Amino acid sequence: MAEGSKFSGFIIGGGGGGNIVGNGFYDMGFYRKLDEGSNMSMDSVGSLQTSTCGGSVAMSLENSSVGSNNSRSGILRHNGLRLFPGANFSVGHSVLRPGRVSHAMNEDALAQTLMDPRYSTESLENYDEWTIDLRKLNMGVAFAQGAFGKLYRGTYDGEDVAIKLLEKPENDPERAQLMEQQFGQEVMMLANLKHPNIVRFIGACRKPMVWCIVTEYAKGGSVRQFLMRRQNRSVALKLAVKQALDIAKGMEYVHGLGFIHRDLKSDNLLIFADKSIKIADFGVARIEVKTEGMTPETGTYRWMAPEMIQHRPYNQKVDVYSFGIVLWELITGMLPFPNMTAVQAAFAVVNKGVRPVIPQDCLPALGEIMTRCWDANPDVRPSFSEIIRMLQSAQEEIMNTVRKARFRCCIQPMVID
Ligand SMILES: Nc1ncnc2c1ncn2[C@@H]1O[C@H](COP(=O)(O)OP(=O)(O)OP(=O)(O)O)[C@@H](O)[C@H]1O
Repeated sequence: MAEGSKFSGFIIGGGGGGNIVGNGFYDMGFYRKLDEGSNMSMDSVGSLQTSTCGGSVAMSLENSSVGSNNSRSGILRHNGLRLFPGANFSVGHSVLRPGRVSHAMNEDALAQTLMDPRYSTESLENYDEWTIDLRKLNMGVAFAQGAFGKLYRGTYDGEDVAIKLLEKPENDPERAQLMEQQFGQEVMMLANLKHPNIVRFIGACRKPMVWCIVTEYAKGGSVRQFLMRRQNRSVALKLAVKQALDIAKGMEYVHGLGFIHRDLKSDNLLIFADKSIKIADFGVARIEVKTEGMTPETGTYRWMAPEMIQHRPYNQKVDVYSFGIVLWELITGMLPFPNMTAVQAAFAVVNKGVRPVIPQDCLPALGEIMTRCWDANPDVRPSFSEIIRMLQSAQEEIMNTVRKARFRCCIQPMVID
């Protein structure tokens, strides 16, 4: 791997975990902590090293406790906030996002700072019409921790919403700039994306020390949380294909506008009450640069295309690769590369061409979609329009099989007197 040494220095995320609190929508359960605790690095020829002391890269690996969204505590106004202690965390924080946000302010203070009328609301520049009216916002409990910010439940003008709060780091201008860039990026993307399979943007607010992004709230949480609550049992094939189609349709729209998501993974796919899926987290999405490709890496290793891991130029096809991994997750119900750390998975994908194992009983048409999506050569990967066609034909095949089976059951043996 020519550019393997560039692995050096990236913090993947922090540890931590939380208890699961059921939201009453899907089963409750406890999630096993994956314990990806060793430090690793890849040297310039791409070999994987574990390290316990200086010299090698210190990567704090993916944190892995996942809970579900909490709905037991009521929605609270900013006075006298009560926050739920067991916030949940996603399986893999994205590379190059600021590590786990360590808040200088505690959760109450952070939320109160947002709501405090003494701190003036700043301009969202070109997106001022999206500035929320804080009088209509009721802050609820914290329910998830991303690499970039903390998620709270709440209501806006009576509607259930998710509120992402980002605390501006006071003594770290570099980090503040990165977070500011991601905040601006996410607002810009969300304001421009309107599709049934993209999470709906409600608005944002910028104060001197805290920024917030408000979106519609997904009652079912993320696909990863959902699969974990099911203890990695897959869902019914028909539903899995329907959900894969939702994602592909959302992504076809995103690509049609010339954007790349760059962090498509089951943590960023939200399940709504009708079981439909919407794509979220556009904090690292970018406009595709056609001429020379794009080099800054982002995303999360388990779902990341090899060219992105290797810092080679890349295009929209990195999202197709990630989609192939997500499709495998939907079909199998499992975490990709479950017996490897994220860094080991990245190494195996790049240097050994390893991919998730397609189960023997998988519908061949679906297996073919996965294999094409995660091809090492981005040009061989299909577009999302093609993926939609392939999934629709797989859906037809599944329906026909079900119809035939039902028909066979219904035929009564003829009685001849
Ligand atoms: N609208 C929503 N409704 C319900 N849950 C949500 C919503 N938005 C985000 N979440 C949950 O919060 C988690 C973190 O959110 P998000 O990905 O936006 O944060 P982030 O800081 O950008 O994190 P990361 O870099 O880890 O992806 C998601 O994985 C998902 O489980």
